[in-house]
Amino acid sequence: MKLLSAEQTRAADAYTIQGEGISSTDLMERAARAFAGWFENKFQPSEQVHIFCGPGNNGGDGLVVARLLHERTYGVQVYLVGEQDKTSQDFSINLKRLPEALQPKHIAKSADLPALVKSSCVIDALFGTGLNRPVTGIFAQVINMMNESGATITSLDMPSGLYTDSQTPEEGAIVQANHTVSFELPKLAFLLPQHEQFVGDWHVVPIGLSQQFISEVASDLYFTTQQDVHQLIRPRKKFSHKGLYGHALLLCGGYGKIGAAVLAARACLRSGAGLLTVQVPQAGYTVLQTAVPEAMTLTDKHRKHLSALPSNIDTFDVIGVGPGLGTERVTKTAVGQLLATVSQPLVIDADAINIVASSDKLKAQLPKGKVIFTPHPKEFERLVGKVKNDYDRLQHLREFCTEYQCYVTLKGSHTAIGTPEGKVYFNSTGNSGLATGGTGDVLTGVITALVGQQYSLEEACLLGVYIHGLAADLALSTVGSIAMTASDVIDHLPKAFMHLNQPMP
Ligand SMILES: NC(=O)C1=CN([C@@H]2O[C@H](COP(=O)(O)OP(=O)(O)OC[C@H]3O[C@@H](n4cnc5c(N)ncnc54)[C@H](O)[C@@H]3O)[C@@H](O)[C@H]2O)[C@@H](O)CC1
Ligand SMILES: Nc1ncnc2c1ncn2[C@@H]1O[C@H](COP(=O)(O)OP(=O)(O)O)[C@@H](O)[C@H]1O
Ligand SMILES: [K+]
Repeated sequence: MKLLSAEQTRAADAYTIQGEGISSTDLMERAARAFAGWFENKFQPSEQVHIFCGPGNNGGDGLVVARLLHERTYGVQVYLVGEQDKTSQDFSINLKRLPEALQPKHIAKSADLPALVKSSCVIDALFGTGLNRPVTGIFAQVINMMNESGATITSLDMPSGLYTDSQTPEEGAIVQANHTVSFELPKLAFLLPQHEQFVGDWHVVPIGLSQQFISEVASDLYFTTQQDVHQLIRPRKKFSHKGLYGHALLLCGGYGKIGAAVLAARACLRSGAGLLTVQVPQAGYTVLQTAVPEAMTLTDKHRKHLSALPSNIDTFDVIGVGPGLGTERVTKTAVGQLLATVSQPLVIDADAINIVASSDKLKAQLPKGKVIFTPHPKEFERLVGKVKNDYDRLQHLREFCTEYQCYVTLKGSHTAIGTPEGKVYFNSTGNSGLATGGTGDVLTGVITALVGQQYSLEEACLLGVYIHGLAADLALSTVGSIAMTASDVIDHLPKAFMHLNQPMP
């Protein structure tokens, strides 16, 4: 699905209102109803709910939510924050519709601030997508008071004070929500690690925004859903044979890190590779043959490190390189040779990324349209230089992918996949159980297998990252997030593929 900017969200709003011939208050009612539906499932009517409303339509939504929750027997206290002379039209209409029993309190100065306690239940409806400057003054005081109270805060559409799609200036106060309930589509800000403390758990509720508008609007930001990847996966044909599913080569493992090769190899085989050859240094031969009997093993002439490419390198359909490799001089030379000579697609991870990053000459040799890099944020910085914040990182991602005409899966909680056209796809699966050594090696194996099966490089990134996260999500119910290991992720790849191979409900 696409991600829209604040401006595009406003346009989607206007298009829907016009297309359906409804009023903007009708859409506000719909949005508030969707929010209240979520809220009712989460919080008991015995709660006293404190709703803080700003002057715009976000505050307007808050007023409608107040009315709806009052009808549903919640105790509600409404606070109108700031001067009341510049409120939006829909805010004013809904203020008039507020039942008499709900006498709002005004907060214009510090003396008006209420005393919230830890057990308070708060709805933050100060600002949404219309925020156009950092929050200061009385609004900031309200936000600081909410944050310091320790109350359970649910933000309506956006945590107030947080910019929807650009870096929030440092001087602005921002609500630290426990939950953020947003409309129709997730917002870019929700997907960035630097915003975790503000956004909390986020949820999206549908409000019937025009699907036509959303499908036609130009956006190069996407959020990968199960439906998106379900369309990509290709079931096997009855008369197919192993030759049709690619012969993958993995150049992985060094002394003390042969396990990385084992993990990548097992993941590659569990992701449908027709044939797999793994080249390891001599020290890894017995390990590989024992741990992964399905893989063919080539041994490097070096005892501890990769030092040369296999002589039959042309026979492979895809080459995955990097996990556990080390950055010895001999290995650097071999990676240089790989970039300069091979014509197959390459999946470049870990130390192979570090080697490429260390040399502008190697970067210049990257074959166009043939490379997938799978860096974690540190490795990415080695490639592009220090980044200032998560938006800057995204900008670098786009620029690197377009300059080198490559794909990058920038790993993290919502792994961001950059393409040579400058598109970015955020992944929706995975959990903190993946924050453990070796899970990146698994991802290299998965993506290498998919490229070998003739998925396009973009498809292999989208599908591979999604499946890898889904396997971890499925592993949660048996091993939980604390005990999860990279091997658990491999063990759940079969379930993940089966899950995706089923018809969508
Ligand atoms: N398309 C959608 O998704 C829908 C959005 N709706 C709601 O409408 C909201 C957007 O409403 P608006 O465009 O009125 O914007 P907001 O209500 O987010 O804020 C705009 C108001 O706040 C003022 N303001 C902005 N930054 C400020 C600051 N730092 N300090 C003090 N005042 C500031 C502006 O001058 C304006 O009066 C959404 O977040 C959502 O809650 C719904 O009502 C309907 C459907
Ligand atoms: N908190 C998290 N939530 C979801 N996924 C995570 C989280 N932390 C790490 N991951 C995923 O785990 C993998 C870690 O890869 P990497 O850092 O290369 O590990 P290693 O090099 O040890 O194999 C990536 O796919 C990343 O997206
Ligand atoms: K809000």
